[in-house]
Amino acid sequence: MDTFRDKAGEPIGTDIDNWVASFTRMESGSSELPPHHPNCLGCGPENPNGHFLSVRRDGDGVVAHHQFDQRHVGAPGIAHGGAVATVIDDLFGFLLYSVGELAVTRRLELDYLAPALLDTPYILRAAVRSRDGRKLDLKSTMEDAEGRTVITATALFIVVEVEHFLQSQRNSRT
Ligand SMILES: CCCCCCCCCCCCCC(=O)SCCNC(=O)CCNC(=O)[C@H](O)C(C)(C)COP(=O)(O)OP(=O)(O)OC[C@H]1O[C@@H](n2cnc3c(N)ncnc32)[C@H](O)[C@@H]1OP(=O)(O)O
Repeated sequence: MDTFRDKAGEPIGTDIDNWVASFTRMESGSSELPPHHPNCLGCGPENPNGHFLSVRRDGDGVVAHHQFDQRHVGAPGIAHGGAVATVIDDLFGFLLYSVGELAVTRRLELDYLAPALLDTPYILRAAVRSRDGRKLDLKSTMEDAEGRTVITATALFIVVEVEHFLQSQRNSRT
């Protein structure tokens, strides 16, 4: 496993070191993809306030089956738009296992074509549309069990170095 160093060549902090080192490019094999972090709001298995998103590879893209629940209510019976955006943003993050590089969301755009209902099964898909240098153009859809499209989304992710996360950790007040 590589040792990650900052731009000055110094060994990086243990938390980020372990976090980054836990990622490996996954070209093929097991279709089930690991969470980004145990406490990730989208997919972390240890975050009681999270979505517990479970994602697997699907051809060149990724797929997830998901239900929103009472923790995600916006209007009665309907998932909050921000909760839906959280899940889609996180789903996009799983594409990075195939890209094989770290990246972060620069722009996220959702079209809410119909209400995302609570306790209702949805299938979400995402794929990389194109890449231009550090810019990843991503797309996603969320469909109901009858195949009706409820959400379409696009995102611009920017490939970053480990230093991006080190800097953020240094600047964080937590
Ligand atoms: C190995 C596998 C790993 C897998 C797991 C990973 C874990 C990840 C977990 C994921 C969890 C889920 C995800 C999350 O929650 S990620 C967390 C939420 N996101 C962030 O915190 C990101 C905050 N933003 C930044 O830090 C900076 O802005 C970044 C680093 C993104 C870019 O700042 P930087 O200074 O470096 O870049 P730049 O400003 O020169 O811009 C770069 C390029 O982009 C072009 N541009 C900009 N805006 C737009 C626009 N709207 N339309 C079209 N183009 C646009 C721009 O012109 C330029 O193009 P070009 O001039 O180069 O051609």
